[in-house]
Amino acid sequence: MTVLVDCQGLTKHFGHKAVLQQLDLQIHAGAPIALVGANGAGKTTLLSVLCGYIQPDQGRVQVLGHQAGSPALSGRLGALPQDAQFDPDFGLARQLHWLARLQGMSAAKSRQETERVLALVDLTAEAGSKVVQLSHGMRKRLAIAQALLGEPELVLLDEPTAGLDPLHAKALRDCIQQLSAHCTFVISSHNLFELEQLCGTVLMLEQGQIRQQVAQVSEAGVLRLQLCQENYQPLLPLLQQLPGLVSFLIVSKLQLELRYDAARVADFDVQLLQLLHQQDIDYRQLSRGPSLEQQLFQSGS
Ligand SMILES: Nc1ncnc2c1ncn2[C@@H]1O[C@H](COP(=O)(O)OP(=O)(O)OP(=O)(O)O)[C@@H](O)[C@H]1O
Repeated sequence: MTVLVDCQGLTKHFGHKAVLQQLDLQIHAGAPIALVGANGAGKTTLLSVLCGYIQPDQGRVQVLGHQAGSPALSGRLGALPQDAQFDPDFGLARQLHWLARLQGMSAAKSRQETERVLALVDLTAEAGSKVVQLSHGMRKRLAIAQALLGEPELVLLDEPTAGLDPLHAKALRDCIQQLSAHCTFVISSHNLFELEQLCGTVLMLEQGQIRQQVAQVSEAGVLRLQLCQENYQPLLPLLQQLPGLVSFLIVSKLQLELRYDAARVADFDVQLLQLLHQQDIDYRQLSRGPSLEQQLFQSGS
């Protein structure tokens, strides 16, 4: 597997405060990777070191085989910084075009890339607008477009959907999912629900180190069912008759957790949905596995 990031003994202080302490980390190419941690845990600091925006005090930081911050990473590493800034008085397309040119693209290729990334974040209609005319969420989308210029192999996104409306947040998640076929995303976010939908691996930053890696976000064989009303009692004996059911647990008033033999019954979820339909029982959500929140905070970490 291709190693995209390799940190060994990475240490960064701000004043007397050690934010990253002898941190070791390897990131491989593949499905999006989540970076989580409490406020002030050092997520932005870690991403900033990987981008070369700030220098570590100690340690080795290799990104795509180069030292972090190396000019060789231009166009190969994309980043959405937490507080990305643009010149407020210049047009969107003009700024993206200029950034693409800085990456070494020809004028024609820069135009093409500008159009592509603006379309990805649904800002084509605003291509000629000045940044000052954009809302906060639109500026965020522009910053994401900038991170995707040149089809980088690795993209670091710091709180990508914070401030986006639900529709554009979903569109961005879909976009990340599609682009993940050719590009590895590292996403720092406090939105565990979102990370759960997107990411294959979760890195938890705590006390300056990567404390926990949850290798698999979704676990086959476990479904969580969120119901709308408490009138589901007649469902319980019928659940026991579903082929492949191993056990079920009433987690809370409106939430059930079902364990099933995934090797034997691949379409257990479909059967469950059919049963709910037959019994006329409304549900709010059906999702796989223990939640990321449970894995991170209730598994004896
Ligand atoms: N330029 C700086 N000067 C001094 N201290 C800083 C600087 N940047 C970050 N810090 C401190 O480093 C620590 C880690 O900050 P960082 O922004 O990396 O955390 P974070 O995990 O991204 O937090 P959040 O989830 O709140 O965005 C915090 O205590 C912060 O106050």
